[in-house]
Amino acid sequence: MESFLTRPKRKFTPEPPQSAEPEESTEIKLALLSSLHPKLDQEILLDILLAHDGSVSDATASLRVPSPIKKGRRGIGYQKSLMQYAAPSNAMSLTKKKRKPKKGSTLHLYDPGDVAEYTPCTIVHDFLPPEEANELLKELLEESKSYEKITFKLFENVVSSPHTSSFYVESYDEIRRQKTEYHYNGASLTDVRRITPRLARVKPKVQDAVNKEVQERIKTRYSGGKKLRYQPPDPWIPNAAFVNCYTGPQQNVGWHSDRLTYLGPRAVIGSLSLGVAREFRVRRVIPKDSDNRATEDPDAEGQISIHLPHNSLLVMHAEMQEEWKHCISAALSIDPHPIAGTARINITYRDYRANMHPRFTPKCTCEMPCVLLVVQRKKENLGRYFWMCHASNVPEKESCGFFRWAEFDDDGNPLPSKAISKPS
Ligand SMILES: O=C(O)CCC(=O)C(=O)O
Ligand SMILES: [Fe+2]
Repeated sequence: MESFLTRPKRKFTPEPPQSAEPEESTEIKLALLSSLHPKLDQEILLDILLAHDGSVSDATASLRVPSPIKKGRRGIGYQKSLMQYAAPSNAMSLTKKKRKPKKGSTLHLYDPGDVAEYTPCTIVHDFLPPEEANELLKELLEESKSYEKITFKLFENVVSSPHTSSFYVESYDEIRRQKTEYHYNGASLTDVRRITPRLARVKPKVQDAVNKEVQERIKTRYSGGKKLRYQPPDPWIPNAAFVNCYTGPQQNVGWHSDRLTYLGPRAVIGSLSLGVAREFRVRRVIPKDSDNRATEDPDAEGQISIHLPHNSLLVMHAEMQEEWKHCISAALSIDPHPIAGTARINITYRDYRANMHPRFTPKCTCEMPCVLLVVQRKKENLGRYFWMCHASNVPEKESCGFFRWAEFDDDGNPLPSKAISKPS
């Protein structure tokens, strides 16, 4: 959740080595643009951003003139499965012949089989007994009345995230630790709450379901039926939850990957949706050679839209944060939910790993714990993790330019890092 608020690096930030990647990616610019123009659809904003050679300020300037909304676009709809388009006699051929979304297009997925087939996620519909889901939704709608938008500074403007959120942990001690020891975008969280009784009751169910889905994924999808490199072999135990609230169709979250700083490599996230159905869009990050401009269009492989109805559990698997981006796109229309009206609540349960506590991770020259990032775009060093000064992402803060490759064992445990290498 936290990483969509990262901002473009300012001019005086030292460049990381050539082998790492720059921070000002298109999705970050898109997230910023979307924060400034929350009423506009992300696809339209992406077009405008690309038309202005990736300049957020030029794109923003052009938006002072109202832009036409594309006609004939689809809102959230209902469709059972892509399998319905296959003839019964050769139903399997559809799954065997994987259909990729094309450049600029969106493949809409509703069926759990399709989601597992086309994306690094699995989905469980009707996850909780209906009454339990409704009670949890009511509890969190009440809680969300006091959630706040995260505000941040962009150029000379103060902008806010286009939705509200809060963070829940298991004890008062943990609240204190979160407020004093952990950092998000260079600041401490101010709104950290004790897990509510209903969130606590649902947690073991999410834990069991996620662990089952992870085992199934490894068995059926990963090469040799073995976990991925850097994926922890031990069970996933959620100990924190971000709760997001989207009060209306225009509230959204821009393209991002979730930060791995406290979750470690190959993080798995369990995401429970309640209330209004919304589209969770995903797209693979396409690595490029340094001279390959053709793949700079982030939409080159198209997008996949996973439709998240009330009471569905989405598992983001170990390949998701490193290799894919996701967002909740603004909707043109929604079907009101009988309890939530136009609102959607989303809970992302996360496993904050003890060995990724900031006391164990490198500090930069400004004496702040670093952020953990991964090379996603450049083919050179693709998938390598690195630590960077947190201030690279914080406006009004000067980065010390700290950079160090992060080393992990095969199970994702951090290894003592070697020499500090400052970019030249
Ligand atoms: O609302 C959602 O389903 C996703 C939210 C999200 O991506 C996040 O909290 O990181
Ligand atoms: Fe996220």
